[in-house]
Amino acid sequence: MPIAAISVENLTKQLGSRNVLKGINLTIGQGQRAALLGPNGAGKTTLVNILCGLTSPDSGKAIVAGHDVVRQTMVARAQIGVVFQDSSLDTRLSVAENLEFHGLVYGMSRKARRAQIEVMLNLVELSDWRNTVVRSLSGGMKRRLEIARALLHRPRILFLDEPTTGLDTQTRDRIWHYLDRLSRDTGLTVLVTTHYTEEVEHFDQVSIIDHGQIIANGAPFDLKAKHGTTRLLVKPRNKEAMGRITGVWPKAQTADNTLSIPISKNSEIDQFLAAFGRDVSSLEVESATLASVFLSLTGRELRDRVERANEKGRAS
Ligand SMILES: Nc1ncnc2c1ncn2[C@@H]1O[C@H](COP(=O)(O)OP(=O)(O)OP(=O)(O)O)[C@@H](O)[C@H]1O
Repeated sequence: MPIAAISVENLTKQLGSRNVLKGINLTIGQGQRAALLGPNGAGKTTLVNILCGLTSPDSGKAIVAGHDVVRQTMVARAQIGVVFQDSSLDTRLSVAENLEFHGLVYGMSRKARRAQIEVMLNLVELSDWRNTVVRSLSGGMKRRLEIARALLHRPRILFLDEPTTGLDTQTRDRIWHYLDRLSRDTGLTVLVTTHYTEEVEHFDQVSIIDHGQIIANGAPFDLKAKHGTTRLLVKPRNKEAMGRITGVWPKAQTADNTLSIPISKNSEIDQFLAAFGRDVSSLEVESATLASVFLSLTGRELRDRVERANEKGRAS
């Protein structure tokens, strides 16, 4: 593992009567793209708020870019950029004015501000919108501007809390494209919180967080090899065929007339076809995903399919 950009030891935090973080240990190397993956309420935002110096932990230690976030909060803050879950842009100001203001707050010289605003507007493809008032931008453009603003003062670490919630697929892809390029070209460390498993499949490190605890941590490939489940997705020809298959494979789950059958080795596909080939109108093999890792670790879906469908609807 490269030198640590973020190092967290035994971090705990109680909010109200709830133990929101229950002893978090986490190390993220410099230049890594890392994700905190977990359902709503798992404690992701609370952990990011502590790492950004916005909330203090009850116990434990967090070092960000070599600085203790409790004892050296301001020095640590200068090294990080944050994109919060809820937009914090000034919607009455223009795109460029929002960036200018951020540069002033971070004590950047006029020359540095001017140069960096150009670089960032270019990166997020908002150069032609520099004089537009923020309230008239689309949701995706606002999010891109927030990323530009978070990066303006050249932080070494970028935190993004649910950066793509509510955005359409094309905008989400675009955002990941910028971040991948930055991380590759500048060695920026990126820590994202999300519950979209498919967005972090290509990350260097994924930490799965549930009920305030990290329950698994590693490269997506390793997590899937260790905890993931490969499934056969089978459409039976008719009700009788469905009954015959579920009689033999009681673990099969049914949704939309499709049976989802967990398998542990490839030879089970041949066994299945030998026994039920004639009962099946289509068959697909679904490789292990990070969603299946979460399911096998917790017995729960990471997020509700209905919720996802609603978000897609809102975004379009
Ligand atoms: N000020 C507070 N007082 C009491 N409980 C709180 C407070 N802030 C958050 N919580 C609770 O702490 C838990 C963790 O919240 P947190 O926002 O860190 O989760 P999360 O994983 O980021 O989820 P989400 O994506 O919904 O924000 C939640 O159950 C939340 O209701």
